[in-house]
Amino acid sequence: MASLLEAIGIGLIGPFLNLASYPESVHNNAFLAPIYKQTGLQTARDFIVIAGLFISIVFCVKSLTYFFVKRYIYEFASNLKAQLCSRLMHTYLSVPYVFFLSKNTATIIKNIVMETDKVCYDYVLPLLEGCANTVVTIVLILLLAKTDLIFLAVTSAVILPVIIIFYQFRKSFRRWGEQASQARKEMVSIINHSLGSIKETRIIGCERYFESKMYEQGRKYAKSESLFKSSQIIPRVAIESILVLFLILLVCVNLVLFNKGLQDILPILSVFVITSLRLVPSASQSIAAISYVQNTAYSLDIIYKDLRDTELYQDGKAMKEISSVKNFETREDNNKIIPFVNQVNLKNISYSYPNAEYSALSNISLTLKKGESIALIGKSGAGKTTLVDLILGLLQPTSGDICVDGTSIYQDISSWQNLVAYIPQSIFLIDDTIEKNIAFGVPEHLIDQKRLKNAIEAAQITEFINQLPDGINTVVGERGVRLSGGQRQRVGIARALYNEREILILDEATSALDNETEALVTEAIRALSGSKTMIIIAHRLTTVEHCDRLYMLKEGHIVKSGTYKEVVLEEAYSQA
Ligand SMILES: Nc1ncnc2c1ncn2[C@@H]1O[C@H](COP(=O)(O)OP(=O)(O)OP(=O)(O)O)[C@@H](O)[C@H]1O
Repeated sequence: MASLLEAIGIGLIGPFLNLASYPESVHNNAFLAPIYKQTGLQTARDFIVIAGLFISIVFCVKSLTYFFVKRYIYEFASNLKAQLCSRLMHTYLSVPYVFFLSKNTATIIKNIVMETDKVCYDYVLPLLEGCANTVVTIVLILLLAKTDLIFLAVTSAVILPVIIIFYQFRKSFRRWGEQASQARKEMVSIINHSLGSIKETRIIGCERYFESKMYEQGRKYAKSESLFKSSQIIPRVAIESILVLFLILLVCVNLVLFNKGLQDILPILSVFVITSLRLVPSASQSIAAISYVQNTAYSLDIIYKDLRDTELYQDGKAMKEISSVKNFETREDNNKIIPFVNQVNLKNISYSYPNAEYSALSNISLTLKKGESIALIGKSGAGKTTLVDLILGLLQPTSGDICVDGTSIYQDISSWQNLVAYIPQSIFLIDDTIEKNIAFGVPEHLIDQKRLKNAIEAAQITEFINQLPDGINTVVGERGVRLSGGQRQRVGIARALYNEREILILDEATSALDNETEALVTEAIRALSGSKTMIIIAHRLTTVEHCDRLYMLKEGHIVKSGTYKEVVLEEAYSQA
């Protein structure tokens, strides 16, 4: 619509200038004469003034329409960006954990933040603008055809070869897009690695290494982007130059061969100049849109592939044995908790990582009674973390089942996950207050102060929080840098307790701590035994002394189970 108005507006200028040059044409022009009569105006001069006013109004309407249409297009692209970002975020948060075993977080960050930008602003936007410009180009060419067929021939002779030549570069446009995308991924990765472990970076002194890596990727990005961006100028420059040459040729030929002055060819010339002024940007932008579509095809493929892969997971195709992955609703959607009265049974659980040659776990069977604490021990690589990931429902067993009072957790994995809390080895604290870190993911107005207080007391951090000037409102810094390791661990325990889950799973929660801090954390955990059902992984056997049963893992098998005395002391005795 805007494009049409624009073309019509431009198309009216030529006839108007013609009319102004030859006012008498109002009487003998087949189109103008009846209109002139209808208006009842006395002189041709009045008619020209009214026609001028009319054209001005058409131009104003065109400009306003142009503005609103452009605004709509930008809004459309920006809203699409917001939708794509949140859809991808949902996708990555919903996809089974196994997806992340082969995915780099730098790729995920790049996809959500950067590739969506490319798709919306460098694919959708140029495509929409390209369509609008194609309409303008076609209408203007038709106008030219009406004015003079030679102009049409010249314009086509200029535009068509430019389109054909430009199209030949489509593979280069795509390659440059792919190279830029790879460089973006590497740049995010370098930031993650260097700043994510800033302590090691500083102490090892490898800042220059990361700087040079960043420079290298920056150069790669700059090269592919500058090649692509500069290629965009070619259509405009080519069309513009050839049209100007033609214009000069036209004036010269008329002057020298036909002895016609500028005055004689002014109406035709004005249409040609004005049309060309609009035609050059329209045609070149339409052609450039082709290259943008090619250049961003790689980004579009990436987003499409990730969304499609997730659909596959949702269809359960990637998970052949257990169909529970169909359940992709978020935890807020599902507050159901699987009833747990007596015991949890792991029945002949086996697990192999994708593409792994050996099973990480084979035929694991164990029982966890309500209120009991069990410990998983064993050397590094024995399979403790894998077993915990299976119990957490993050990984799906290759065979076997996990049942709560006889009901398989895979019937509704979310209602099982609503029963368990997880305290990882390294607690991930957000750069916010202690309160927000404990009530993790809970909107501020929904934080339950009583539960918060109980969690703080049970995790034995009341004293430490009271010593802080801002108390519970103290901001802990990124990943909790302003807290000690033991304080971070206990904030992690408080976080798990805030959610009032029946089963607590602790993954080597004390392995990184000194003896004194370990004692504090162990005491906090020990105080919970009896009131909570617990599964603890520990390297330091002293921390699991209080557990009801210990399971010793070796190469993915349970090789021994029993009390602390039976498993640890007797083993030590037999080895002595
Ligand atoms: N993502 C993975 N892909 C392939 N194999 C893996 C993967 N993660 C772990 N493994 C393998 O599975 C086995 C068990 O690993 P797991 O992490 O469960 O051991 P662990 O007992 O927790 O060790 P640690 O005490 O050192 O954490 C190991 O042989 C390990 O190499």
